[in-house]
Amino acid sequence: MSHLFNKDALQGRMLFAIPKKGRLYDKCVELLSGADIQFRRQNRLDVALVHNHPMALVFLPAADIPRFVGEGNVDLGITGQDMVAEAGEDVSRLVAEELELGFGKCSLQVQVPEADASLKEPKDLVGRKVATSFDKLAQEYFAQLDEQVNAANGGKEPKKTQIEYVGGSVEAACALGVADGIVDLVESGETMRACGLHAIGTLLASQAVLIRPVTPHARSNQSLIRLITSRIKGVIAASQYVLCQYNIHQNDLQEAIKVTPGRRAATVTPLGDKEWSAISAMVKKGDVATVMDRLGEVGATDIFTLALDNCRT
Ligand SMILES: Nc1ncnc2c1ncn2[C@@H]1O[C@H](COP(=O)(O)OP(=O)(O)OP(=O)(O)O)[C@@H](O)[C@H]1O
Ligand SMILES: O=P(O)(O)OC[C@H]1O[C@H](OP(=O)(O)OP(=O)(O)O)[C@H](O)[C@@H]1O
Ligand SMILES: [Mg+2]
Repeated sequence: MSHLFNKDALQGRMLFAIPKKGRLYDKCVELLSGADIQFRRQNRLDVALVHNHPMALVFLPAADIPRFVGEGNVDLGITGQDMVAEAGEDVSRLVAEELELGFGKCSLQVQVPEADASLKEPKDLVGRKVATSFDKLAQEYFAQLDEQVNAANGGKEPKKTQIEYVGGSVEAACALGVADGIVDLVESGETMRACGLHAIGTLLASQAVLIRPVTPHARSNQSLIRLITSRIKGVIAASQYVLCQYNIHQNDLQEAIKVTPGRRAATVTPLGDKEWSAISAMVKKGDVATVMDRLGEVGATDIFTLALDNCRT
């Protein structure tokens, strides 16, 4: 059997980079399954051949994926927008964001101990120590604050915030005396609160994204890249929308369609009773309850929604 790390095993295959572990991994595997990308990841192997397409999955640290995509080593990748930003301008200008995936949502925030009353806003950390895994973004952010604070001070005793890189468990840094504040990701806020920290500023909001090189590699199988991209878009749209159906009298049709305009347009089907039509339209999951309330108000009857398993838009 040829070894997967043998270059020949990957020859002619489209390469798709997936975070090898962590918060995004399970969601990515779910997405690949929804797009019918079939593979078996062998224990400890970071490459998996796809059985039903000339393609291979490469499992990489989320932080490395922007560079591999930007430099064209792989044709597609999934990572966080935070990772693309942290990779810096030299890399991010080579990376095109194809689609926001709607998971891995979090914000990169400045956090300080709640007990420290001297730290109320990010500027209060100027000249002090900040621990983070996002050292590039934190450097840029605090360099600007340093400048503002020093300018306001008339250039006397200029202060410089010290950014300390830590690889993980950043939230422990203040308690350990390593730093006065941290820059780290927050989703539910549970980690932050459990450590007696609170957020005093936000650097960016992030979610998982499908990315591709701005300039595709000459070897790339463009039609397969388009096919996979469109399948992933379908799975994501299906997870974000439901199909809403109802009956409506002709007199109320225009009002009802304003409530459910659909993605392109609502489907209007005549019923046996000529004064009535059946409508079906895609509705964002988060809007379903208010849309159904509004439809009731404009006279719709037999309103129901159907979950979408998969779709193409
Ligand atoms: N708590 C969270 N909620 C939502 N998304 C998150 C959260 N933490 C991280 N992410 C997203 O997932 C990406 C990868 O982070 P994650 O922590 O899973 O990877 P890692 O740090 O490489 O792995 P690990 O923490 O297991 O060492 C982040 O860049 C961010 O976009
Ligand atoms: O607001 P919350 O919902 O609590 O999520 C935020 C936490 O999630 C991430 O940590 P992760 O689990 O990846 O561990 P790590 O610190 O080892 O990266 C992040 O670094 C925070 O610590
Ligand atoms: Mg982590």
